[in-house]
Amino acid sequence: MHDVTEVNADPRNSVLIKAARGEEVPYTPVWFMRQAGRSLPEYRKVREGVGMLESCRRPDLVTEITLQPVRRHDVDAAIFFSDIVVPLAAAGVDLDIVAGVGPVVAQPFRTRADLARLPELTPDMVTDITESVQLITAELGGTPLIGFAGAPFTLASYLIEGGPSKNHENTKALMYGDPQLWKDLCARLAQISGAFLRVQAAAGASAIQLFDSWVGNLPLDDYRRFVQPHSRTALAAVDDLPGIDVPKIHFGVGTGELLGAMGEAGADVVGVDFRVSLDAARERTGNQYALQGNLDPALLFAPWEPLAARVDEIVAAGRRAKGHIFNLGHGVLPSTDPDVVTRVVERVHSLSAR
Ligand SMILES: Cc1c2[nH]c(c1CCC(=O)O)Cc1[nH]c(c(CCC(=O)O)c1C)Cc1[nH]c(c(CCC(=O)O)c1C)Cc1[nH]c(c(C)c1CCC(=O)O)C2
Repeated sequence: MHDVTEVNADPRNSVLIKAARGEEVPYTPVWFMRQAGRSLPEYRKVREGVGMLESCRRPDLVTEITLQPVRRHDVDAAIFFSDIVVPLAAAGVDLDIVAGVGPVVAQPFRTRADLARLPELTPDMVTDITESVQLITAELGGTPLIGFAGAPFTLASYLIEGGPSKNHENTKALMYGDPQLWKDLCARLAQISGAFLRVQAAAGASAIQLFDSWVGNLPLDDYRRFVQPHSRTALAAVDDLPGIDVPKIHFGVGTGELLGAMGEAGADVVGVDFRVSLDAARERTGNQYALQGNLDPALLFAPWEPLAARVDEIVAAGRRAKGHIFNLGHGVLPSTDPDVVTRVVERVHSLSAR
């Protein structure tokens, strides 16, 4: 269907980048959040004995792991192998990524004094990221690399809670209880997040995605007041790179009520989770953005017939949108059969985009 080995092809003219811009494409491009990682035996093999954070800072490993799902599944984009907390660690925050748990912060952030532990991120703190992106894009040829960062709210949640959280109670207590400290913390996080995106775009990433995974826990008014300005700053960080124009994807989980506001934060593509249909998402955002999504990752465990029917429905709904990038509604679950993922890619590619 498409040739990933085409060395001279320009990723800026790839099907995925065109779809992100709402341009005509021959078929619907597809990639998967968490396409790299534990669902792949080749990933588990190269990660043996190497900690998660360490693996994100070794350009040889980052390159290999980023390319693995592209080779195996023939997806239309690579996503940079890293984690949303990598720039925080690079800026000096004492944290770890614990297997089966997620990011854990040694000393949670709760007071104004804690801001001193969060310096701005400068490119010299992440020269390895520049190197990794350059190595990956040299290998990818015409296939685009998506760079990413965590959005200020989701990063703040990990810093304030000290780790993963169901209810985000400490985060909300700080947000509502000390709005000025919340604002100052998020302004710093927007700088860090934006700088991380900017480094990746400058080094050759063809698109970027801002993950605000947990912001669906806020009502719309509070999103607009406490979050949107900071996410806008992070997304805008890639706007003024000379000669570089990367489409911007903005995604969160359970964000059905926030989709319009997340688009307004400066996105070209709004990521939709599996709780809202693409038709509803298109209506809620006034068909102003390309959409990305939204197969339920759990459906990859269902028999092929209902799975294929749902894939077809999503591609059909995508045809009614300004543009569509097929993806899951959240990341690939670690116990997913990778052959099913490959089969979904083949199915999406077999259907025409219009
Ligand atoms: C919230 C969030 C995090 N990290 C990320 C998000 C936003 C996306 C989302 O909503 O899922 C983003 C992320 N993390 C990782 C990627 C890599 C690229 C890809 O999507 O293929 C991306 C895009 C690698 C990873 N990040 C992590 C792993 C698993 C670690 C391992 O393989 O040992 C991977 C491959 C660890 C991590 N890091 C985080 C979590 C929740 C976990 C999972 C904990 C676990 O279940 O073990 C924080």
